[in-house]
Amino acid sequence: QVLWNTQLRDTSRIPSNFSRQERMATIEALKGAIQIPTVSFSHEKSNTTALAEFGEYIQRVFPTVFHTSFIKHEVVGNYSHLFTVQGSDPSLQPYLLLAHIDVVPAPEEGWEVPPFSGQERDGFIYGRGTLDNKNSVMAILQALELLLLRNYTPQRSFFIALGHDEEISGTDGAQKISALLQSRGVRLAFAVDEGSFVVDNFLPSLKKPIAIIAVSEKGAMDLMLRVNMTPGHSSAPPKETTISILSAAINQLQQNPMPNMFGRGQVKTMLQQLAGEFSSPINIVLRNLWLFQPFVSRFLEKNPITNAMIRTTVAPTVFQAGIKVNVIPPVAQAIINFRIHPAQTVHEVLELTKNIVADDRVQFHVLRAFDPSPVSPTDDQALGYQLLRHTIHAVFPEVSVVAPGTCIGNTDSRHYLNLTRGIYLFNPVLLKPADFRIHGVNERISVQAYETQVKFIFEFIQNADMELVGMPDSPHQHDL
Ligand SMILES: CCCCCCCC/C=C\CCCCCCCC(=O)N[C@@H](CCCCN)C(=O)O
Ligand SMILES: [Zn+2]
Ligand SMILES: [Zn+2]
Repeated sequence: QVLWNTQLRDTSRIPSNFSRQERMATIEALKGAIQIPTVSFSHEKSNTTALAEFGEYIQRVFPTVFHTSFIKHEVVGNYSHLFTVQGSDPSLQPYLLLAHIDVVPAPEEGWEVPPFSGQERDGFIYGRGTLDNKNSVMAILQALELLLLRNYTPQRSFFIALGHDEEISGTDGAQKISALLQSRGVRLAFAVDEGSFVVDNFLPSLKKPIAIIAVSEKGAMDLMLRVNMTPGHSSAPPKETTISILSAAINQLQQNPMPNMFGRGQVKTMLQQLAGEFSSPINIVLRNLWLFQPFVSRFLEKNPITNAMIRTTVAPTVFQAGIKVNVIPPVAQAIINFRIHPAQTVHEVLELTKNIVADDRVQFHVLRAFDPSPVSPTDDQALGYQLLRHTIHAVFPEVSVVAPGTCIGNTDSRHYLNLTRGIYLFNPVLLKPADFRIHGVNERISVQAYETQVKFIFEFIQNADMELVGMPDSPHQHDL
């Protein structure tokens, strides 16, 4: 176990007590950020006016961050932001905090309040981006602003990278920032990004909230399936059309899920570490996975989120066919979005898919694909993981277990694998099942959860300056 010297190296700790005025300003700042519709629609289309406005907004709301001599601010790829916070001790390896300013579209239908209004109702701030991921953008800058106003000077250098195109690829933002840091010879101790939460009541019989730090993220593949045919008159149709052939192929994929990989990834370790958090008899089952693995594995398939953690998922998301009501369609095509389990590769999933469809009339075109990310270390020497764990216990006293997990989505962090192998995905926000509204309608964050997120980052930045007994300051073990 790492021993934590609770003293900072030579400065004294700044308590995370904020005045009523500061707390109100913190909430207003988040609401203002939600009101700027920084939507990424597609590779071709994003709201660049809003992205530019967002850059001006953060300068206005966080003046101290932008006017501190040891902080350098740069705009990268036109709308992304890189902050370099120079620490006083160059022997300490720097780290990186990540977040993104763009959001997915939010058609107004189904929303209780307009999605870009940032309105507060019953203790929640509503709006697109309140969880994904303007909460992190604003909380990081807010925590830093509050620290600076209390004359904080860091000892360990760190970077803050705010991408502007995470929801479409991250290639203009995160990828360029990463290349810039690499060109400057930067090597990171670790990076922290969105991707997991503190969850309460997530599974039946879980007694208390648990914190899951994702230490790997799934791979992805967008695969186009296409069927071509000679068009003709719909009054004398052939037995099968492009639409029916393609539908049958998709149906095959839905009826034959990718293999259950429970036991080959983070989930088994996660459940073993969480066993004590479940009431009886689940705790006994989880402590004896050698016997109950098949039962647990089937149980996990029943919940869409845990199912996504144990297998490659297959989601048909786009279907296009037909040119006129009385013409046999010449082309039918669909895009299937795969999320690849850490124990599989793009190549394996593509081969499995072809075997499942087993129809030569269906063509396969890989539009975009990448393998799952490597698993980041969680041992006693893993600085990023241990700092997160320590800060979680301090800020969320109701959480008794912190466990490693897998992120079922993708994040900008995968563009930073050239700079570190310690990538940790964790949003310090406590979520109940009713709040899992990322990309959905009525996305929201409670005022209390957001204030806690700011407090968490305020504490985390200071913890990164803490003297760790039993841990080398440069974590050579995890260098590339
Ligand atoms: C006992 C089990 C406890 C499980 C606790 C799980 C808690 C976390 C559950 C879900 C979190 C999901 C977070 C996903 C973040 C994904 C961010 C995102 O939307 N990324 C996009 C990127 C798109 C890139 C270009 N296509 C995506 O993945 O689609
Ligand atoms: Zn996100
Ligand atoms: Zn998202």
